[in-house]
Amino acid sequence: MIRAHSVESVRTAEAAAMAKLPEGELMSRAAHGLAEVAAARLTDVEGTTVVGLVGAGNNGGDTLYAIAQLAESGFASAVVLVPSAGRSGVHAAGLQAAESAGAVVHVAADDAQDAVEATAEADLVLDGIVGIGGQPGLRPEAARLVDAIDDDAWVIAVDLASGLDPAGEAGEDDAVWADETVTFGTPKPVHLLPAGEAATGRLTVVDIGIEVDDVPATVERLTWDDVARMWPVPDRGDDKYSRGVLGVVAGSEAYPGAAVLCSTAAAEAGVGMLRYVGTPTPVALVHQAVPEAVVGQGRVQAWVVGPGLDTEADTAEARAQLAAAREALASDLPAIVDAGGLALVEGRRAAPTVLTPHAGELARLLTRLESAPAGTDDRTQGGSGAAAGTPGAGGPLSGPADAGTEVTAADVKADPLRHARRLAALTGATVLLKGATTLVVTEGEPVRSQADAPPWLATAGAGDVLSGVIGSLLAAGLSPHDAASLGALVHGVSADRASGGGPLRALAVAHGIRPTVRDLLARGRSAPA
Ligand SMILES: NC(=O)C1=CN([C@@H]2O[C@H](COP(=O)(O)OP(=O)(O)OC[C@H]3O[C@@H](n4cnc5c(N)ncnc54)[C@H](O)[C@@H]3O)[C@@H](O)[C@H]2O)[C@@H](O)CC1
Ligand SMILES: Nc1ncnc2c1ncn2[C@@H]1O[C@H](COP(=O)(O)OP(=O)(O)O)[C@@H](O)[C@H]1O
Ligand SMILES: [K+]
Repeated sequence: MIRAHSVESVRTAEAAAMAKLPEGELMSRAAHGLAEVAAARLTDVEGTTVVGLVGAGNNGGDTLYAIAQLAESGFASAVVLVPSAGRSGVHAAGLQAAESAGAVVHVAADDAQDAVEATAEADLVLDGIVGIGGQPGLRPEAARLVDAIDDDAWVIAVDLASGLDPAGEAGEDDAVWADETVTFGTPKPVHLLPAGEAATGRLTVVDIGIEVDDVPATVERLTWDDVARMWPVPDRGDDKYSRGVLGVVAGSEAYPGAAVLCSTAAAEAGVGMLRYVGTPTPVALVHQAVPEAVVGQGRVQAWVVGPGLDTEADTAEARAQLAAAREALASDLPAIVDAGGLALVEGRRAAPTVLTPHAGELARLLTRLESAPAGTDDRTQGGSGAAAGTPGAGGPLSGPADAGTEVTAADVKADPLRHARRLAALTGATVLLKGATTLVVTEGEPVRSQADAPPWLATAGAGDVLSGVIGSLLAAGLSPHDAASLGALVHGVSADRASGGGPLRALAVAHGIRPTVRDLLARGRSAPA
């Protein structure tokens, strides 16, 4: 698992480490690690010239010492001092080290054109304008230099791409676009969140000896090695019931394929048993595609509610299916609610719940729930009255200051984390917000952020597959947070393997789940303890 820590936690851990070390030792370690990566990349890109863009803080200090090391190694090295105060505005000892090692110094405040030209000439640029002390955005003098970076230059962000919000909360267009980020001690939230991930590029963490293992993370990312640790593996004492029975209320006459995709994925994920509830066309298709499935209601350990569900259909069979969906939501069993099922969500469920909207669905759900008149929330699902709610918990759909205004998909895409948090607070559920980076938000837990899939996964039916995988994990007893994030990881890896760089169809992702899990489990068995 990759764990990212808040700026505050990093500063605390750095202070603790510094108290035990000679002065300047942490910066020296950071600069040394940075210079090693930079030297390797210069060799990779067959470059000779490196420029460090140096800001006023310690991020600039790291960069100056790294440039000193690169100059000593024989690379044509220069620094561009960004602050308006010029030489006196940067880390003094670092500047001295860089100059003594032979680096050429350009002062933007003295000769802006010269600074731009020096920046434009570099094969490799170290962005040391700001690090974790930075405000989002670039000041004009910095932006001018960043604009001058050659398109072919390899850009290494020092600690984080300058201009980004270190916390990864605020989106920022005005930032350095790095090929690679070399960070120190531990990743920062911005490296793993949608607001900063693309501008971060490849992430390398340099160990500088700060201790964060016992410090709670702000953002986490599951990796391949977590699968063997987390995936429910049956043992000799298990039977199909003890492994978990999943009920699937999905598909409709309008969207029968969703039932096939969801059920196929659940079977591929190795669910103990699958009960399918639907209307005649998807029932026939599920029978054919997933002979393992049992049709009709019965005892289950968890529910998938909603992929391909048509809440407007008005036939007797559709009404019966809808009643089953409402009953599942009103039950005290874990449920993952997707697509059509989201329209049935009225508020909090007491039972473990995963909601899996894409941006448009999240926007609609937030708008509807936040505009519900206060006091009308009976905390039941779909009005069956059967009741598994927690009346009054947190106040009915009360919540954020911006409650009651219409939320659009564009709002969600511009600030996905905040909106996912809003829905999690409102419903008490785990919210899995889909996208190139999938966010899994549960109140009181570090955000999980998964980015395992290629853009080819943006294809119809991919979400139905995801819901089947997550459902099988819920049925096996995983928490909503683990089921959603582990499901997203395996779904993304399966997509990546099935794509192999080319087009993808959702059914191929579903059929890839079984070999993907098998290989990731095998990897865990062969990994050193
Ligand atoms: N604290 C430590 O012991 C260590 C810190 N390290 C480095 O130190 C960095 C943090 O250093 P600082 O706290 O000095 O902060 P930064 O170097 O991130 O930047 C703070 C300075 O930049 C200016 N600034 C803020 N936002 C700006 C913007 N948008 N445009 C232009 N200038 C802006 C501020 O006025 C301030 O002078 C880390 O990111 C890391 O690179 C490493 O050397 C490891 C050890
Ligand atoms: N640009 C992207 N890169 C990688 N994965 C993506 C991208 N866009 C969407 N996805 C993933 O594709 C899936 C789409 O699901 P969804 O929108 O529910 O589709 P459907 O409803 O058609 O099944 C989700 O798992 C989502 O995270
Ligand atoms: K930086």
